[in-house]
Amino acid sequence: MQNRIDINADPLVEIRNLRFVRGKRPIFDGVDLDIQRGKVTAIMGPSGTGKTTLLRLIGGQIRPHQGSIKFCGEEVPSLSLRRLYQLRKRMGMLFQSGALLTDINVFDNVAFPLREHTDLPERMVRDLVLMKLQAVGLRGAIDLMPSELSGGMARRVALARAIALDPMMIMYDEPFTGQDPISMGALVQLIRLLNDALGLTSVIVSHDVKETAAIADYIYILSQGKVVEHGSTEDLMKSSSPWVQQFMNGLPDGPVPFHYQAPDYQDDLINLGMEKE
Ligand SMILES: Nc1ncnc2c1ncn2[C@@H]1O[C@H](COP(=O)(O)OP(=O)(O)OP(=O)(O)O)[C@@H](O)[C@H]1O
Repeated sequence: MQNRIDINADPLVEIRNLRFVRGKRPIFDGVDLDIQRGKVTAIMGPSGTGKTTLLRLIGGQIRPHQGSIKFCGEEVPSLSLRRLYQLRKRMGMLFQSGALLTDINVFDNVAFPLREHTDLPERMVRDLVLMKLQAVGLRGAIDLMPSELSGGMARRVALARAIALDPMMIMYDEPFTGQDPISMGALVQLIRLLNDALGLTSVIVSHDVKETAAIADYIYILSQGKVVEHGSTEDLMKSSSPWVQQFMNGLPDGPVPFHYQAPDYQDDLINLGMEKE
């Protein structure tokens, strides 16, 4: 398949010195990260590191406390609501919880963003819906209700809906969760195939290291507010870095701490004893 990547082009998403805090806890503390056009980029890291938060920052749903987040050269946190709305049409999102609307059929679910965001005549909406469902292999399921779909099929219909408006980029949050090995294999291939065939840029947040590494061109590993490693999938696979080793191989011991950030244990016990007295 023809590869449309222009490696000299600016990154589609450019993040610099990102700082984002929840309460007193810094979720991101000086993160630099690029999403290259045409590529599949994976964001990995231990649970609670802020991977979903990062996607929400890129999508402009939340704002950083410091730093720059550019999409297509535009500073996302500074955009007006109207411009942000337009920009979001160019970003497809497939969230794990991004359920289909249960009281309308597959056709109407995929047609939903087209009817919502465009003035296209119904005839053209129909052609586009058929095209998107064909791309995910579910044209035959057009009349089914969401309750009649398997989990894997529902995820693929959600994918057809996410590409309905021909976005430039699609962000997947845990796309493989809850899938049996066969649907997982199909989804993995589909994400890569759609990326290349539609000239998309894809960002995947996932804990499924093997599946994600199989289709990612580039991987970022986040931990404790920082990018701890990044590189091409090939290079990371060969890396002896303890972060990479621990994360890629799911090792319990390594630089990633088991405990959520907490006050000193001794101090906590002493304080607890004093409170009881
Ligand atoms: N709305 C919120 N209010 C307060 N804290 C939040 C909120 N959403 C997330 N957090 C906190 O921010 C941190 C990052 O959460 P996030 O969901 O981005 O992590 P994650 O890396 O995607 O986790 P996982 O891999 O488990 O899905 C977590 O410590 C979480 O407790």
